[in-house]
Amino acid sequence: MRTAYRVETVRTAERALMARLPEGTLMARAAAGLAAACADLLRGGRSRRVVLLVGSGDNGGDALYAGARLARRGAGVTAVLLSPDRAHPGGLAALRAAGGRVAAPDEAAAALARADLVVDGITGIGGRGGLRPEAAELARLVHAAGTPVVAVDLPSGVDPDTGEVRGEAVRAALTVTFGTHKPGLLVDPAAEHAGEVRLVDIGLGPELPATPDLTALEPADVAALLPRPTGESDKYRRGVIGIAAGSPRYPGAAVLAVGGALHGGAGAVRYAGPADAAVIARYPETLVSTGLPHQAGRVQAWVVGPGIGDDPQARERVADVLDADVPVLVDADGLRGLDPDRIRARTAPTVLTPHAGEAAALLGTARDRVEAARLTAVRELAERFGAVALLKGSTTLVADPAGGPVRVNPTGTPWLATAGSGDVLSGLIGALLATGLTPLDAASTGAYLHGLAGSHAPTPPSASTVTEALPAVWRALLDHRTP
Ligand SMILES: NC(=O)C1=CN([C@@H]2O[C@H](COP(=O)(O)OP(=O)(O)OC[C@H]3O[C@@H](n4cnc5c(N)ncnc54)[C@H](OP(=O)(O)O)[C@@H]3O)[C@@H](O)[C@H]2O)[C@@H](O)CC1
Ligand SMILES: Nc1ncnc2c1ncn2[C@@H]1O[C@H](COP(=O)(O)OP(=O)(O)O)[C@@H](O)[C@H]1O
Ligand SMILES: [K+]
Repeated sequence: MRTAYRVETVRTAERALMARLPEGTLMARAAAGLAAACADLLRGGRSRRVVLLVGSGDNGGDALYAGARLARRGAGVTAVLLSPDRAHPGGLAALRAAGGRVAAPDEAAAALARADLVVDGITGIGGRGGLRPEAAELARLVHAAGTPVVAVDLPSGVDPDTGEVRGEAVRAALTVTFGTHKPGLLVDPAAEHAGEVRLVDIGLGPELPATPDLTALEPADVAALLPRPTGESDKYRRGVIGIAAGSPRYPGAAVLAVGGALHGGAGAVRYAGPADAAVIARYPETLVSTGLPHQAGRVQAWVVGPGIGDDPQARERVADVLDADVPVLVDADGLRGLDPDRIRARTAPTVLTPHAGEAAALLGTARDRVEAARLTAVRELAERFGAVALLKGSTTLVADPAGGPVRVNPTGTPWLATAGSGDVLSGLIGALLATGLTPLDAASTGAYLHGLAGSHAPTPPSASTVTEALPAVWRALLDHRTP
């Protein structure tokens, strides 16, 4: 499991570690890792020009010490100091001793025009709010120059804890982060500014608490969670998932949700609703019925919502499913006007899977506010509804109403933004729920599989080809191969 910790926790852990080590040890470890990553990009670091953007904190100190190492390996290094009288004194002395140059911000444009690599040491975990005007101007210049950027610890201008970006922020090709990931490195919009993220071990691990703020499943975690039939299994013991999706107007949503459910490891899929003919035509293995969901027979979990529309019959189907004493996933049309008290009063767990627009409606806010502050939104949804909330989009997040770490999905591709792919996801997660996974595990495992299938389907993928890619993704994970 990949983990990320908030700034406050990182600072506490750093203090504890620093107290046991000679002064400067951590910065030396950080700078060594940073310099090695830069040297990789410079392919040896000889006769190459590097510009350091140096703020007045320790983030600038890391950049200066790394710059000194690169200068000693033959690179031409120029440090642009945002506050010349407050730059890290030890780092500055090291850079000068190694033959590095120093420049003021008004010389930055000329230096950047000749640079092969930029090292962004303006702010790290000490950065707060949007970049101040002078720093923002530097970030704009770097972006305009198009030179590859290595960010020190975090891209300057992003919020380390929430992933929010207010105004201008540095866009890095690579971020070299120290000790642990920070939530902002894994959550958009900040994650998009971070580029590839490389973690440098500075010995912080033993000082960090057992419970992180954010986690991301890795292939071995998912492989361990995937349900596997055993010799004792039969189709009912494996779990039966019920799908209440589709309408005369949107029969395809039913077909796609059933398709996702057939690839979620359950023993059988029941379908209840008016798209029975379309479902059976595409998936003859489905057990179909046309009445209300509770008349369809026993299931271990329900999915309700994709393509059901917004008429009284749709409301009746949602109410019927919410009365069931089994885990329920509510998606798409099922989320319209959902009453938090009704969800909180349920006797079994509920999973909500909104995209940003649906989440905004549920929270009574604007879509762009949800997209700007995804972590806050997903936590608020889980808390308000007493449900596991999965917020879809450029970063998919899953929050548990009991609190604890939010899970960020590490797989996926923007190609998944294609009509109906959310319907596949809801069926897939529903089936995983029916097999007995906890709602948090079912939602995060489903998102993981769905994201990988999106990347493996032929480009450009459609919701149907994402479904078809699921078996290969399962197989690879069960075989412990990197899919
Ligand atoms: N502690 C450790 O063990 C280790 C820490 N390490 C490194 O230290 C980093 C943390 O260093 P830090 O605490 O000095 O803060 P840092 O990120 O440099 O930022 C503070 C500076 O930024 C400025 N500033 C703030 N907001 C701003 C804005 N919006 N726009 C513009 N400027 C802004 C602020 O200005 P001031 O408010 O003081 O005027 C101040 O000068 C950490 O990320 C890692 O790289 C590693 O060496 C490993 C060991
Ligand atoms: N920019 C993006 N990057 C990665 N995945 C995305 C992006 N936009 C959407 N997705 C994913 O695509 C799927 C779309 O689901 P949804 O919005 O419900 O669409 P639909 O209702 O058409 O099925 C979700 O899994 C979502 O996480
Ligand atoms: K930085």
